[in-house]
Amino acid sequence: MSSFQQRTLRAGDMFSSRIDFENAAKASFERYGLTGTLWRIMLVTTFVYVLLRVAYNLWFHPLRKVPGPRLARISPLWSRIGNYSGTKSERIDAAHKRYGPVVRVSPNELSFANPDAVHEIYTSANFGKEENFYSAKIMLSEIRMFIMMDPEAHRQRRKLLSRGFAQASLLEFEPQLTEKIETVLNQWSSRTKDGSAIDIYPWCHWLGFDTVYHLLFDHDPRQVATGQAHEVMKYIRAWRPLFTYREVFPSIGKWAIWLPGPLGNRFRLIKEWKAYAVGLIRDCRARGTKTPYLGHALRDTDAHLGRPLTDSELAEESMGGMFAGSGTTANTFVYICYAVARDQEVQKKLRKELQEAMPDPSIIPDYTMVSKLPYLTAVINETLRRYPTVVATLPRTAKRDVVVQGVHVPKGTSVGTQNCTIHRDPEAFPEPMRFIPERWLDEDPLATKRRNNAFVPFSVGPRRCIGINLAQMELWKLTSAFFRRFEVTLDPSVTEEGMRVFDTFSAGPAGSKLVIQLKHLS
Ligand code: HEM
Repeated sequence: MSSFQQRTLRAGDMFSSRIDFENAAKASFERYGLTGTLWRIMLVTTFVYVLLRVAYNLWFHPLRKVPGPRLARISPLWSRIGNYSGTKSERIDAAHKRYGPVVRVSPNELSFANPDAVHEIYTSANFGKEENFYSAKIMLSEIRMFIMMDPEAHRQRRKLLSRGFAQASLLEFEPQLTEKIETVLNQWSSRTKDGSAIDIYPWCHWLGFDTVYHLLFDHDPRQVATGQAHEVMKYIRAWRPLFTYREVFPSIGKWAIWLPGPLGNRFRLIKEWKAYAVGLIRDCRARGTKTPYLGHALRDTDAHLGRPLTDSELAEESMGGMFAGSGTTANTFVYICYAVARDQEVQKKLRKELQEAMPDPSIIPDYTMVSKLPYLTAVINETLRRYPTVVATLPRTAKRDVVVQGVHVPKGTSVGTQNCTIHRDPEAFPEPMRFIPERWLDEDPLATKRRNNAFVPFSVGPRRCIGINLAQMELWKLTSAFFRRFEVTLDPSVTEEGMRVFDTFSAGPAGSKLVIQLKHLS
């Protein structure tokens, strides 16, 4: 098929009726000097092609016997519809309830609901990251660790960068984190002294960003100290929706920068962000910055490339770190606060444990101490389960023919699981939609085994989260200090819709705010 026919076919997808399509096609053919019989032939060819495709997907495709919504079986449109309303994972979860544990969510994509499938897929060398989905998460031009397809290239890059997030490095960084938590709690305290409510959402994002930025670059952006957003925050906001567009139009990054208006602006902001990040890396080189992250990443060799990373490569790795390391932890804390504030019984139990462990309400505790508190841990785990900030499918492609959960998966098929469904497995988590921290205190061996198997907020296998130690240290320290210092109630303005998990790749509350009232405890 000629490129002209292909263009016409793509245009055809956008028309709701055949008449519109015919008229438009006729007009464009006339513009190109093609009239009469020729345009009719091309139109019929296109129509027949679409029909054949649909027939193939429905009756001849190797996945034809796997159940799923009819539209999903013939077109990727079904799965894409949820992208724009932040409801993709909920739609897939509803499809599992209707069609069973294995659902065809796109002509060539399967979603699995059984927790065992998580381990079968994500720890196996038979699967690699799905190219279209992960390439769309490029920053500007470099293939950074998160989007690497080649396992060996990824292994070596991860080896180079992971020391920055090792537990030993984080224990060294802990005093700086303590100071930031102290600062943010003092800010909230002074701003609510007269009884006013406070929206903690931006503060949580500032704290998350200040922390990861300080850890990586040995520089404190001081957002929580000043109450002012750092310039990078606007870049992060601009980047978030772009990967949804890139998934549909992979080449958009090449030309959208020239578009006028908001879409073009977003791409221009990413270019600015890159320039900022390159400047930051150059500055760190000049200063001889020796954080556990840059100490190695600036000088050591990436064994796969056989050379150290360039400023451009390291800049894009750092942009990824700024994004992945701030919003995820921030939104998790926002949901901890929401879930605990709306259940006063949970809050009382948590407070009792904290008061016994920390007699002084103004203390910011050591991570080692609070990480052992059972009810605190139950509350945080229950939040990561019920409100996972990576909630959607992490798609993988089968590198060869394999069997997953008894289903034959041909080479080239996309497969995945999503925490929105796995974390609601009713055998592991009875009454899954309820927030019940006590479930984590049940020590029955079978219950414990099932829970552990179905609890994967940071994923598993070689591509699991690299920042888990940092996220845990932040969450345990902040949650314990916060609920020891304050009694928390939700402001009447908080609604379920505002707190709905809005699912882009990393999820957060749909309303992007959480307004609460605070009372000082003694
Ligand atoms: C509550 C907080 C967090 C959650 C729930 C979370 C979750 C995840 C998940 C599920 C993945 C796997 C993604 C995939 O396979 O596509 C991932 C990967 C990753 N996370 Fe996190 N994350 C959190 C915090 C952090 C922090 C603080 C950092 C620090 C920079 C970070 C950096 C990364 C990176 C770089 C990857 C890619 C790892 C690789 O491809 O080898 N995350 N995270």
